[in-house]
Amino acid sequence: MEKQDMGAHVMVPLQSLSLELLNGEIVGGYDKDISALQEEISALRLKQRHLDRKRRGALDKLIDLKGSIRVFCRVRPLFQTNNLKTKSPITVEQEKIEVQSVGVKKEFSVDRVFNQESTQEDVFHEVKPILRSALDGHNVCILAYGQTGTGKTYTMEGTDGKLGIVPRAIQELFSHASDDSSSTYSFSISMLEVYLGSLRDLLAPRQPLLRSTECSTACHLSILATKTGAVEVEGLTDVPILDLKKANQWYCRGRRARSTSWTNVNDVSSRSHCLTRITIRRRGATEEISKLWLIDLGGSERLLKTGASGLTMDEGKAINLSLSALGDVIAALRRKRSHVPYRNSKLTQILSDSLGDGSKVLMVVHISPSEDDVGETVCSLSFAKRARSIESNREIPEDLKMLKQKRLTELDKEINGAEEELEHLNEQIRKAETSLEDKKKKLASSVCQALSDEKGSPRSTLVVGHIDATESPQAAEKTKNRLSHGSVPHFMSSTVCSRQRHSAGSHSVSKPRFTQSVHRYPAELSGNQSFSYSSCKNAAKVRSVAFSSSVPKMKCLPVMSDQINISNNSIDSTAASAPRRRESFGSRPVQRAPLHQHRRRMSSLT
Ligand SMILES: Nc1ncnc2c1ncn2[C@@H]1O[C@H](COP(=O)(O)OP(=O)(O)OP(=O)(O)O)[C@@H](O)[C@H]1O
Repeated sequence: MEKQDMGAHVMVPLQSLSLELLNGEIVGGYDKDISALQEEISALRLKQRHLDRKRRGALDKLIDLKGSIRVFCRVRPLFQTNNLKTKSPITVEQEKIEVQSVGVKKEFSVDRVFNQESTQEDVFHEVKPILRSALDGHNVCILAYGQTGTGKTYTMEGTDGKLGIVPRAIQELFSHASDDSSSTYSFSISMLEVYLGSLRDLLAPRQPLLRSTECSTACHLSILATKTGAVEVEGLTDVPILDLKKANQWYCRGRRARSTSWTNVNDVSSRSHCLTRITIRRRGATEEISKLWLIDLGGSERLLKTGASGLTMDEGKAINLSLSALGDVIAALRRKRSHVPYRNSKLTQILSDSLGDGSKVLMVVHISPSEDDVGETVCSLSFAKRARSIESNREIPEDLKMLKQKRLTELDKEINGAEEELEHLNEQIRKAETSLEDKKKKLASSVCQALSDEKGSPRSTLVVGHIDATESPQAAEKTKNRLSHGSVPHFMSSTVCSRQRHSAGSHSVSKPRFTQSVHRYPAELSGNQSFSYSSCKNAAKVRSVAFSSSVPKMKCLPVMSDQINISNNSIDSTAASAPRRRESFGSRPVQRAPLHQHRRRMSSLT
């Protein structure tokens, strides 16, 4: 290990600091309070982790029971341009749609139907649980499928004041990240479109010299699969998003870059599949990375009906081909087939690690209520049926269905209970952390105050305990035991001389600990928890004690916010990165080890 050169500074955890004046008064004796609070916070955090595991387990079971591929159906309101005289061929129930087509009644089951009156909030309410899965580390795909002009973009993007799933999901991710004190999250965004069978990076830096019909290199991205089965799009722009505002700005930029054109059916018809990927990195007890895909698929359409020709016709064909490949993949997954035909389209290749095992898929199939679109409606609902054909409720006997419903309710309760408890715990942790911070500040300022009051009065002793927040619980426990038994390593024990002086002074603290003398210079409070004595010239007589003699040379190291940097003539809790003059504390041989090594050695003693 590289030898560390030691200057004249020592770092001491702020919470372990108290000052013994020679009149016996102990200033800043918050040590016990502080360690009690730290213990309380660790216990709460342990409970928080346990509850979070319980909640995640219940959510996984719930989603598996409901089906890891879920299909919703949303019916678009009728337009003025639709034939309003004829009766709509569609009737809907909570989980069922009936379509009257050429005199035949067809029935389709889905997991949830949103009728013409359903709002964006209603839809998002049902989407929310799957977002929790993404935050818990699962890859998640939310896809909007349907005929051109039935509201896919409306559902995913929304309009001003009627935000769709994507902006709401982004908002939800940030809101959850700020509420969850058990983990830290970071997010990044990528957007691409699958256009005419190739991939376009929608967030790539703009290339002003290119005309809109020309493609930059960002148009020819290739898909890579790693050994672990993860899929990456080579060269795809991935932008870290630090806050909601930035996230929305990037999302709007990607939306604007999307290819749209006019068709007979929709003035601004999307001519591609638009994929938004949010990468979620969650750091808690372990680190988890997951992908949330939010996909606005191109419109499924009969090419003649859309009046397509030339390029628009090619776009339509490409969209239909990849939708059919997507249908095949979902059907194979549903049937648990050993071969899943991911390679049949770019769309399914990109999604191959987010549609299969361990992933959650939600497809919102959009339909029109108009008689004119009944043929398309039947096609879209047949696609939905194929996607959920195996696990649909209709194939489950009535008694099993009831059992399933009962279990779902139980799991729902379990999740809600765990979430309520977690909220309560988070609040308790926040309070405990605030009071810990207060105590640390009080300790710092009372020590500082006492030192400044003591100017010119008899010498005082700065007492430093070794309960360090950065130590492992086991090490902290060992340290605590050692402190309570008054045992310190040999190299830190007091000298005969210092013991004599100590007993000659007033009462010592009840459990004598690691003791450091401080030059009593006039104090200057230089910030919240920062006080510096460096500028004081009139040093009082230095009281020699064990610490000073056993740590003769210390180097100034960067200081954490809850540490005080003690030098032979300074105490400073601010980050001190500038090298300071090296000074010797005493006559003992130089011990070249930084304080954290001393601490480790101390804490390893039983
Ligand atoms: N539920 C709804 N409530 C109100 N307006 C809607 C709804 N669904 C769709 N619309 C409106 O219908 C029009 C077409 O919708 P949208 O562009 O979202 O369709 P699309 O399925 O994305 O079409 P394409 O596949 O051609 O891109 C838009 O003006 C949209 O605002």
